[in-house]
Amino acid sequence: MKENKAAGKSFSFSSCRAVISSPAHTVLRHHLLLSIKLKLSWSRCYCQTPALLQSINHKPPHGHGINAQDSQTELYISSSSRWTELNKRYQLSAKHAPQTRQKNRSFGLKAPSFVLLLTLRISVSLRMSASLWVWRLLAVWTLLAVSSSQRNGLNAVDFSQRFGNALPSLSRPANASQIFYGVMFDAGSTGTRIHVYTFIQKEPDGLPVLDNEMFHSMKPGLSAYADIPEIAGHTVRQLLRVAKKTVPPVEWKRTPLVFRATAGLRLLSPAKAHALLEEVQDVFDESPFYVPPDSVSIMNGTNEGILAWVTVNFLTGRLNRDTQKTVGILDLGGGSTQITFLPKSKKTIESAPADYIVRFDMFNSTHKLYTHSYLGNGIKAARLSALGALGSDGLEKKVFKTSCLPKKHTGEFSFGGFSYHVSGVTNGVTGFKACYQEMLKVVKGIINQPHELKDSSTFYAFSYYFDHAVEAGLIDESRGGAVKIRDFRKRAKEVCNRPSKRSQLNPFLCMDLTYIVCLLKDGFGFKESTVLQLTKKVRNVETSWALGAAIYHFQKFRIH
Ligand SMILES: Nc1ccn([C@@H]2O[C@H](COP(=O)(O)OP(=O)(O)O)[C@@H](O)[C@H]2O)c(=O)n1
Repeated sequence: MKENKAAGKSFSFSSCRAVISSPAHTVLRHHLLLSIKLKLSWSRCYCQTPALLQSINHKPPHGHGINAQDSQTELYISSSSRWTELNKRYQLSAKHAPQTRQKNRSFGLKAPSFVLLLTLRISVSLRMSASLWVWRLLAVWTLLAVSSSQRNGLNAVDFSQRFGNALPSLSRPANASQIFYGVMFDAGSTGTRIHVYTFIQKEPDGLPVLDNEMFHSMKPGLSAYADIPEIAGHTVRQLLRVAKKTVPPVEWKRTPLVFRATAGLRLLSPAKAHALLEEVQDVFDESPFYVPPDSVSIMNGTNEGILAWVTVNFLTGRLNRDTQKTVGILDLGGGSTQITFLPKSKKTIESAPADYIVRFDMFNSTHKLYTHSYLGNGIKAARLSALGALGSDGLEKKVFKTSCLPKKHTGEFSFGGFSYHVSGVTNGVTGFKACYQEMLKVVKGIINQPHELKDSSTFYAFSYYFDHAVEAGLIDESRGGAVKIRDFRKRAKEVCNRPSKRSQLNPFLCMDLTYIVCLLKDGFGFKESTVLQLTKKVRNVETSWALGAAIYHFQKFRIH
């Protein structure tokens, strides 16, 4: 019983009362869920929510952003069924039980809440006395909650202790003895993603290895639900299904859930961002997983840059060797863009703004990294900036014109829950040169130029750098590849000056490619001959800050 309490699963009359008197929106949310459970159609539940319908109808890029209801999702998830076999070999001692945060909600809330709604529905339809039904319900609820709290009596594991100073490496050892999991949510401005990592600890003090990653994403980003935060909770709940299918049920109580939001939520008002985070926290608290303290938050840009650098250097096997041989990273999101590298020249450190140089402790040594996240310089935010649409109101009546779109083009695009009408300039100049001048306004005087980028250096670039290089036909989607900045410029020029089928498919390709060239050359100050290594996955793991964040969470290395 003591263990159950420590895991925040104790049930009391007062917590039951608190739930019953909870705000109307909570009841509404459970009502929606109940409707789904009762297999009412999506359109009946959510037809008033265009953003959600958009997410349902969205065609995912590169086969990743599959809607959780899509049958492909099931196939993707089912490839993880080997957990049962792995789990047989897994033994963790109970002494690793962590200090779990006390939840203000009882475990097993979801099932009783369905009972509540079902009961209320029946009581209304049978015209029975409401108070009689509430008392009956309390009894049923108490029984259900107590029984579910007894069923789930496992203790969670503190991973920060288990990892110690060990550096995980990526491999598939034959005789794995201990398997554990970590779940990381990446809530970006253009989508929400879940990464379920499987680690294996062969020896208690040895190196854990990253065995597997399950990845899934949903669009649009949570900021699109700023005015309907309940839907954000629903998105996270959908994605949690991947964790439930990947992690064996016996491991749920010791598998940590961590949620980090980036530019999308940074760009919202604190009150709206808070409401979204609260919804996510509620979903986490209802879940059967381990919810560590500070599991739901907005990550700062510095950490976003450093953790992506950790991911890439870890996956390419550079972290545990000579750190002077690390590679830099370039991440281009929808709302923000990050650059991180280990400076080789003193001049870079001396001439950089003070907060761009960050000390970072890992494996008993301190590294000085150059890192910065530019909020508002993500590719979608840059579109808005160039169009002069940032912060604009009366959007329904406005048409934003740009020389980056084909002359006769009229259309719209959505970002952060808003739709913008756009068109080409019918009587003005269009093409690469004119477009470049528009994009220059978004980077000039805003992006710092680190001294040493004028020399040759190795950078890995991913996210929208990768997506647009694929779209422009510069790299193969499955293999990625090395691309010179000069190649990006040449292709941008072709796309802008000679509209083709490709630009008909994506009228924004000229604008986006031009922005990429402008950001790299006139923003960061790279030479045209600089080669970027464009990568979506390294050794089948997503290149993003998420793995770095999982390692950070487990290792507790210091960023200061
Ligand atoms: N694991 C991930 C995460 C993001 N991405 C891509 O990164 C781009 C945008 O990232 P984002 O919406 O998180 O951007 P920010 O909100 O951080 O600016 C999209 O192209 C995503 O598909 C990815 O390829 N793999």
